[in-house]
Amino acid sequence: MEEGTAKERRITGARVVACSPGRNFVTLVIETAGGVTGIGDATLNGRELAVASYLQDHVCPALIGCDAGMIEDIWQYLYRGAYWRRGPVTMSAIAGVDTALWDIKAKMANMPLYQLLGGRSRDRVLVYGHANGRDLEHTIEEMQRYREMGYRAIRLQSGVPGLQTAYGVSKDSLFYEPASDALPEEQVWDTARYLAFAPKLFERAREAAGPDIHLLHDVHHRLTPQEAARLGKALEPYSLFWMEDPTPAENQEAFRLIRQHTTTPLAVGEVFNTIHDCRELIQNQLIDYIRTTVVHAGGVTHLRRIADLASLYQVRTGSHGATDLSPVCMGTALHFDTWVPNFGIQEYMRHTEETDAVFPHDYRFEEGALFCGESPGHGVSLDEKLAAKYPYDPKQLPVARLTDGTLWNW
Ligand SMILES: O=C(O)C(=O)C[C@H](O)[C@H](O)CO
Ligand SMILES: [Mg+2]
Repeated sequence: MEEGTAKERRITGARVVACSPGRNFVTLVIETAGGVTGIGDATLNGRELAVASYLQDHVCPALIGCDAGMIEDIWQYLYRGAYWRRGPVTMSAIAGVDTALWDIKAKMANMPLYQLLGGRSRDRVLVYGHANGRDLEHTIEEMQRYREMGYRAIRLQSGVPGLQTAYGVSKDSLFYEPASDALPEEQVWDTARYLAFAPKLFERAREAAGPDIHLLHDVHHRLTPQEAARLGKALEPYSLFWMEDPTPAENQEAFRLIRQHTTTPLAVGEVFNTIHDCRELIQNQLIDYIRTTVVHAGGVTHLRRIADLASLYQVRTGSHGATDLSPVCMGTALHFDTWVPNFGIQEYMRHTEETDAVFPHDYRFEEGALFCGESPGHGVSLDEKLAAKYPYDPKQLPVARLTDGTLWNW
């Protein structure tokens, strides 16, 4: 049975809302003749207006008159039909459309999205928090704060002695926001100092947390494969849940070297857009967790393909969930996580109160897990009146340079 009549499902409006309630978000709103509206996240941190224009100028006009129920066909139309396939801008735009259409379909079926995907595989979604501090002891204090909040899995990021900045360390420790200036801030990176420090952090953390807390760490693409192999080996005694993005992954083969040297689990994929970015990593079992998300990897339709491929190789999901992925993405991800059989963990960086007010949602955090709600659709809406009070505010991610000025991976 199709939800609604063909007449009711006709798309009558598609528009982009860019707003900045504490940080920038791009949201696509799709309206149907039957009065059901769906929304999708299309935020690409630091490149928001490129996606907004892609949608507004090239995609929205083509959606008018389409049947909102034909999610797969619309996905293929946008992917194949553009001729220029893949890439973060294209795939975030497709994700915005795809998410809004799943929202509409689930609302028309009067079901929470996870029911439409195949129903529950679990009753809660294990999440990890992002504890960070200016130095080792401050990071341990923050880790304890996260434990008190109920988290069972905690990613630790710390300032490194001798370096002014390190990835993942915020000015306000609970809300991490790296996109701070209209032009990229320049930061200095020193691999040797980091490699000398990171194992000490996790030795101390494991001692303080005991064996029952999952500890994670994000290397944020900053090592060479050989350096990553060394770090993975040095961290083995502290049993990490994962080491994330140890080296850039354009060359998927690079992970073979890391894999051959360490049993520390590896997680990759927050910057991936399609199944082709991770196909070799998965098929050669070079990673343990795939971090692709709803918003940057073509929406629910494409993420499901990636998860299904991963499941054949016992690779589990561990979707990106930083603050630059809007509550619309988080709500949708939680329905996906509730369904997906090979779920591993979900990142959960909290949004600010301002953001949450613009995107009312029915997911909630309790005892280290997130629970998606039971309302029809993905359970997240957009308060457009409130959003209008927060106009788009240009901000870009920082860049990193080595101590001699060489541009490095931020
Ligand atoms: O949350 C993470 O794992 C990140 O690496 C966050 C990224 O730096 C952030 O989403 C970039 O916009
Ligand atoms: Mg990361």
